[in-house]
Formats: sequence, structure tokens, C-alpha cells
Amino acid sequence: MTAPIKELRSSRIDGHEPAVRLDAVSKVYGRELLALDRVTLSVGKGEFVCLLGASGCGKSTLLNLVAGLDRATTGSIDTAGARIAMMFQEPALFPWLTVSANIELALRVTSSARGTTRKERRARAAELLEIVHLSGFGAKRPHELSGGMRQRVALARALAQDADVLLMDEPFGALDAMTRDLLHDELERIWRERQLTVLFVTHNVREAVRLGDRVVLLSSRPGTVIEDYPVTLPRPRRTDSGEVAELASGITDRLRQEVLRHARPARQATPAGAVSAGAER
Ligand SMILES: Nc1ncnc2c1ncn2[C@@H]1O[C@H](COP(=O)(O)OP(=O)(O)OP(=O)(O)O)[C@@H](O)[C@H]1O
Repeated sequence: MTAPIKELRSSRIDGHEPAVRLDAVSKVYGRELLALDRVTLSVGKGEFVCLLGASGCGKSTLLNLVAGLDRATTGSIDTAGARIAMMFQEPALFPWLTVSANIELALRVTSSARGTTRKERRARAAELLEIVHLSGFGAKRPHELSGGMRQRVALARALAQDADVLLMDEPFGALDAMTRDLLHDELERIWRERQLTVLFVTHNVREAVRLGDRVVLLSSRPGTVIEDYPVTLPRPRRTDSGEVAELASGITDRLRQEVLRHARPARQATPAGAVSAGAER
């Protein structure tokens, strides 16, 4: 029998050895657009941290900086030599390649798979497809799959990179609630089995509570950490459970307060409807 997830997790999280550490990180775009303002945040090895905040508060910016796709203006980011993979709302698969070939391509540039033969990469791709419950779909093209299946392929491709840290930017934002629920279960299983560290951006407060060990709230732009909620509810959780709803409701109130605080002066200066509704989603 497998041990309850809570027990398995605690031994890895209690040490709090950081996998990702941001220290007073600021990001200025151009001359004066301050997107992030002295963000300090630590994500422990094996921890699942969800990042919430109003639209435009700098969540994607933060992930891009951690991924090394862009540089912080000031402050420091330490990823302790971790291998990092990123997943977006769009699966961004190559449409002319089969599902298997999309994953094999990722394997070709992964150091641990370097020097392997095509046959070995194909076998490894089949294993990864099995992990995301897509056995038998390797020969399909992306357009033959549903949105949820394409996101599973994107997840398999991220796993192909042998990552320790998975950065996820609203990966399930475009999916229907049922598909999203299934993917939550699968992501949780994979996170546990592969001992991943996950930093997960979402606009959906219940999704954050469903998945996270912690839910970190950023202020409206410039983004800075304003709350850090530990989520101690036992796993697996259900998005529609009373406990998840209760905690999510408290976080939503805080988020709404923050959005309104920021929106009031903007309302006077911008046309009606221009104020973000990010917190409502
Ligand atoms: N490459 C860029 N150049 C200039 N400004 C940028 C760039 N990327 C983001 N910004 C600006 O930085 C701010 C933060 O953007 P970012 O995309 O990180 O926010 P977000 O919280 O991820 O938004 P959303 O929730 O809507 O996806 C926004 O005002 C955005 O317009």
C-alpha cells in the first residue's frame, strides 16, 4: 500500500532546503515599468508553491526570471543548479511532428539522454507517455488530440527534460473543469513520484488551494509578496470540497481587497471596463 501523500511529503519539506530562492528581486522593463518590486521568496525542495495575483502583477515575469529567460534588474535568484522545465497555457507542440517525436526532440537536447540512439529515445518517449496516461497515442499528431491530452504531452515533454524544478504558467487555464480536475490528480501524482519542486501560477484560487503546499499572493503591480498561506489540508484534495472552498474564499477576499486598492485611482484615469478582473477568475 502506498503511504499517504502527507507523510511522504513532510520528510522532504520539513528540512526546507531551498530549490529556488529569490532575494529582493526587482524587474524594470524599459526605463520605468516596475513589474516586480523586491520580491523575496523561497521554495523548498519538493515543495509545491502556487502563485496568485491580479492580472499584470508580474507572475509570468517572476517565472521567466527563475527560468533564466530574462534577467532581474536588481536582487538575486538562486536555483541551486537545478534543472528547470517550463510549461505554459498553450502546449506549444510542433504540429507537423507526432506526439512521440515532440517528446523525442526534447530528449535529444537533454543532457542525460545525449548520445542515446533514436530507438532508445522512442522507448523513453513511450515511457513518458505512459506516465501521463497517453500510452498508444505516440503516433498521433497534436491536432488529433483534445486540449487536455495536448497539455499531457506538454507535461511529458517537460518531464523529458529531467527537470527537478517545474515552472508552470497557468498550464490548465484553457481547459474545462473536469479535464482540469483529472490533470490536477495526475500532476499531483507525478510531483510526488518524481519528487519535483513546482512553482505554479494560476488565477484560480481553488486550484491553488487544491494543489499547493503554500499559496503565495502577490500585490498588484509592482508585484511583491503580500501573503504566504500554508495549506495543511490532507491530500489528495478536491477542488469542490468544503475545506478547499473555505480557505479559497478567505484568499479571494484578500486578493479582491488588493485588486480594489490598486484599481481605485486607475478607475478614475482609465475608460470603464479597463480595470482588471483577474481576481474574479
Ligand atoms: N517583455 C516585456 N516588456 C515590457 N513590459 C512587459 C514585458 N513583459 C511584461 N511586461 C509588463 O510587466 C507587467 C507584468 O507582466 P506579467 O506578464 O509578468 O504579469 P502577470 O501577472 O503574469 O499577468 P497575467 O496574470 O495577466 O498573465 C505588465 O504590466 C506587463 O505589461
